[in-house]
Amino acid sequence: MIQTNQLQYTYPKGSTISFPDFEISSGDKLLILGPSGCGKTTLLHLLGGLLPCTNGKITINQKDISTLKSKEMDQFRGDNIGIIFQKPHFAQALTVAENLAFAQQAGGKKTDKSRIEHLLSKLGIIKHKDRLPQKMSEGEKQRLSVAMALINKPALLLADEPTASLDDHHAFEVIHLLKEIAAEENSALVIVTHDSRLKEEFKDHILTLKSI
Ligand SMILES: Nc1ncnc2c1ncn2[C@@H]1O[C@H](COP(=O)(O)OP(=O)(O)OP(=O)(O)O)[C@@H](O)[C@H]1O
Repeated sequence: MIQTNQLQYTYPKGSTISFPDFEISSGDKLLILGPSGCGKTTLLHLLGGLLPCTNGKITINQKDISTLKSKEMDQFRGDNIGIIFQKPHFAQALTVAENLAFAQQAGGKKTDKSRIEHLLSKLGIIKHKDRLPQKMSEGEKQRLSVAMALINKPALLLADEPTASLDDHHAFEVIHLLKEIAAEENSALVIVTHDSRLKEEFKDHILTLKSI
């Protein structure tokens, strides 16, 4: 489903970071663990096609994404990739359901109310459907960002530090939900984090990055 090969990124100021190769199949999961500043967010942005890799190759669903032009990448991402960012982004003037409908349209899909309601129920935030995101707690906003990432049934789900600032109970709850929904939808799940509490949840599906 996704494979990386000799991936490198050079920042505008000139420092280069190299990443180990890895491969994940559909429905499989990988925890990318490493200390602050080791390049986790950079790697996630490369995998999501938000940054172009300087060297090497990322293949997603048999497509080498480094060959895609910016607009083609946007289209490819809309069709194949869901991203849960460290800080959620919502349209504040739209309700929760409208945000999700907007994400469906942005992904070139028609509004599918039953998909929206299914995800909101699954994530335990259906009561917020017709409310504005700013009325939600931080934990609920995080669940909404999970729904936003999953709305178009991505083959690849990327999550950047989804448990940062959550206590043990909520951290494991979010991880269980991500694993459950990814497995249910046969999405490959990649989480980047410094949160070593998650090791026990991923056991032999862990890639450790070293400090640079
Ligand atoms: N635009 C940039 N220009 C130069 N260096 C950068 C840039 N963005 C990030 N870096 C550096 O590259 C390294 C990796 O950054 P990155 O944000 O990917 O790390 P991270 O592992 O996600 O860190 P954290 O866990 O603290 O979010 C860091 O040393 C950072 O200072």
